[in-house]
Amino acid sequence: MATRYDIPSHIASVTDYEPIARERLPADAFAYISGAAADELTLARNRTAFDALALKSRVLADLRGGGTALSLFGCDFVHPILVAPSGRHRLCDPHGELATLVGAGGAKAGMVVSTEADIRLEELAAAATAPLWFQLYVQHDRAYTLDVVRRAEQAGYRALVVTVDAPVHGLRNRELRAGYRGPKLSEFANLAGLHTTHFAHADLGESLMFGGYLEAVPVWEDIARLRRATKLPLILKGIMAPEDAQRALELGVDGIIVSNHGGRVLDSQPASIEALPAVVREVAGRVPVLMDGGIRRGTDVLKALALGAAAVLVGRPVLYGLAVAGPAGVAHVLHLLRCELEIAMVLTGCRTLSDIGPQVLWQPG
Ligand SMILES: Cc1cc2nc3c(=O)[nH]c(=O)nc-3n(C[C@H](O)[C@H](O)[C@H](O)COP(=O)(O)O)c2cc1C
Ligand SMILES: CCCCCCC(=O)C(=O)O
Repeated sequence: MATRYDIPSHIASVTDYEPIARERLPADAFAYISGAAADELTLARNRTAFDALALKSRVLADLRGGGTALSLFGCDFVHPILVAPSGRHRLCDPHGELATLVGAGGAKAGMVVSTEADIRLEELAAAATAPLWFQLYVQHDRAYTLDVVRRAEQAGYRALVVTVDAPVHGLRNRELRAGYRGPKLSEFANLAGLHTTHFAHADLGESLMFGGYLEAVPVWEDIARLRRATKLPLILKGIMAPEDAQRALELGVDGIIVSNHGGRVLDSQPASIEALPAVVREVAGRVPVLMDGGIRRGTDVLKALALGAAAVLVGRPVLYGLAVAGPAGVAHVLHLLRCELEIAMVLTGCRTLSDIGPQVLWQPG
């Protein structure tokens, strides 16, 4: 008899999970997870940009003794594929992020826990078997925000990932059409007791953004303050412009994640993989640059590493795996990506991650 956590036997690749998740999840929850901002141009472009990159196969290389291990911000990983931060895992599994954690641990993948997780960050840290990083949304109440940072430090999180690309919620048209309603901020497990004062709301004839809401959204000074406030490695997530990468480095950040938030905030941005090379050039090896957005194949991981990413994060596929088969689904998604990456490395003549460079990309002519 099939159980809730059985992996459907016909699943051959990560993308096979999505249609099954669509069948199993309520329509509004699926819209929240799968959807993006406005016309979802960036969501689509995150995929088409990967597809447009071709690989150059190499033959007969002796690759014995190779592997995919790496070290990042003091954490050792056996492969460069991490779980991206995302909120509300209980929509997919009754055990929420605890189930994701078990799956990530099984696949020996690092995981970034979202501020908007359904389980308290302390409970997750206590259950972790692999390094955990904490994703921070700077709240309007800065003292409360600092308290969350202290909790993450005390719980043993190994890095702080500050998401900087969402000072305001994206225009989630698909969510609206499906009738999705998220919880209030203070209803999230990690934000209990938070008082929110500024909502993005405008009566007819009033300004939405310029009538008070911006008084409390994070600015560069907040990053400077966080830098002074914590000894944890500080990583900014959501950088697309080289100018912003430069500013982040001046403030002493330890890492950058090139990301357009899976197309969920500002529509009409380029794909993350398109933005990656210029950021990597600007950073010039001073700190690790990671990326996310559109990773669905091991070949995508290889392409991202070829363009200078140290590691990648995966968002929606992990949630689809969780919705379909709980921890086993999460582990399977991550395992498939890792296996596909290893096969792609062998076929492009790369023994270790440091062998992966622009030479694996097909250059016309
Ligand atoms: C349902 C969902 C919730 C998300 N929640 C967060 C979040 O709480 N914090 C954050 O920094 N990014 C969040 N993201 C963005 C992801 O971290 C990541 O940038 C994006 O999903 C990568 O694109 P992909 O889904 O194509 O892999 C969320 C993404 C999804 C799909
Ligand atoms: C104003 C910040 C909204 C972020 C919402 C959570 C998230 O990151 C996502 O759904 O994506």
